[in-house]
Amino acid sequence: MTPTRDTVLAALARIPLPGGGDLVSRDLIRALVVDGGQVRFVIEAESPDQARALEGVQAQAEAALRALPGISSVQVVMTAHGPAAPSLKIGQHPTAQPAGPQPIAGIDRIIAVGSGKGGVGKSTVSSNLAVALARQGRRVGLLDADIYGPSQPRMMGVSKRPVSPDGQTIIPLMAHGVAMMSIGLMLREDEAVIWRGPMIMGALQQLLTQVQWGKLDVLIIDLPPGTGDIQLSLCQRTHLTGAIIVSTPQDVALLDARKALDMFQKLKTPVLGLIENMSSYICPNCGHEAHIFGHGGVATEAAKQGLPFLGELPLALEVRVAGDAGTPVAAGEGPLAEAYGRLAARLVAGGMA
Ligand SMILES: Nc1ncnc2c1ncn2[C@@H]1O[C@H](COP(=O)(O)OP(=O)(O)OP(=O)(O)O)[C@@H](O)[C@H]1O
Repeated sequence: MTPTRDTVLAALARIPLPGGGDLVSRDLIRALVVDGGQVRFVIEAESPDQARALEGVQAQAEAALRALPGISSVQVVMTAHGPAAPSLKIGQHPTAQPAGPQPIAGIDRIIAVGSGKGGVGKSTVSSNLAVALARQGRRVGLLDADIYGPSQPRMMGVSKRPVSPDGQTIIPLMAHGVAMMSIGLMLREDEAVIWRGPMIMGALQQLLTQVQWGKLDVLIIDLPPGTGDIQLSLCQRTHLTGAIIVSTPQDVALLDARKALDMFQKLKTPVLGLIENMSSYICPNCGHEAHIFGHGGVATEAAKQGLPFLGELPLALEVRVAGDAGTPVAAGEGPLAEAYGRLAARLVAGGMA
């Protein structure tokens, strides 16, 4: 029998704490991941003293979980608030790495989602695609690499600073079945804007290699718009399965999308295909379909470039509202969730995710 989050939490709730309550009722469990038979989580004590007092509880928790049917490994890490808590500073110059794009241990595929210009819905597509893939049973990670305008914490509904159990690695947050990490969660608001190339490359390297992603079928990377340091550094140093380019149908967006295409081609990163976002608009009142930014431009461009056209996603108020509320529309039901479901199924069928 495969354990679930609920069976794990129920087992943890049976262990009494010194001073009353249990790990669950006193809200000390963080970053719980139940992945097949593997369980890992962090006990976040309120102080170093409490952490010491809870050492026995940590051992009991491990033993209780190992005794559950279907559990093959249990990893529990204790952290404490206060001066003794380790923290990981993001933002450093890159460390030496073998030449050429490197794979990341445990991650089978890495897909970068890019766009030529901002505001075409690249972050929206990344979060919804990640959620749709997770709903199809894939083990999915989402890395928000948009250093200057990280939007995944809002779109995925997470804002907590991720825990570093040892000062060396970070545990990603879980949202809607997706392991997610954003540079925005690790930085003060004013921090990144003054960084130059090497610091940005170092931060990206840390997010790729110091986050405990675990085993993933696919990691989706939400890139910043355009063709800058992050794109360059990612394509040169990380072995990517490929890139997906999001564009709206109008000519000006396509013009920029062509620049992104050109960059990926020059960097020898395979382009897996193009997606048309904000393709058509169905009036919620009368059902009339309008093409506010035109329609079909991206499919035509894909054909011209000899690249796959992966699909079109409508312009819909619910998409924006859901993104602002922290629950991507792909997590729900209805035609919009189905459109993302089809896109995810297509990537899975093609071996891309
Ligand atoms: N299909 C859609 N229907 C309605 N609103 C959408 C759609 N796609 C994106 N949006 C909205 O458009 C705005 C911009 O989207 P998003 O942040 O995903 O774009 P982006 O390309 O990642 O931009 P940037 O790179 O500048 O962050 C957001 O408010 C988002 O909710």
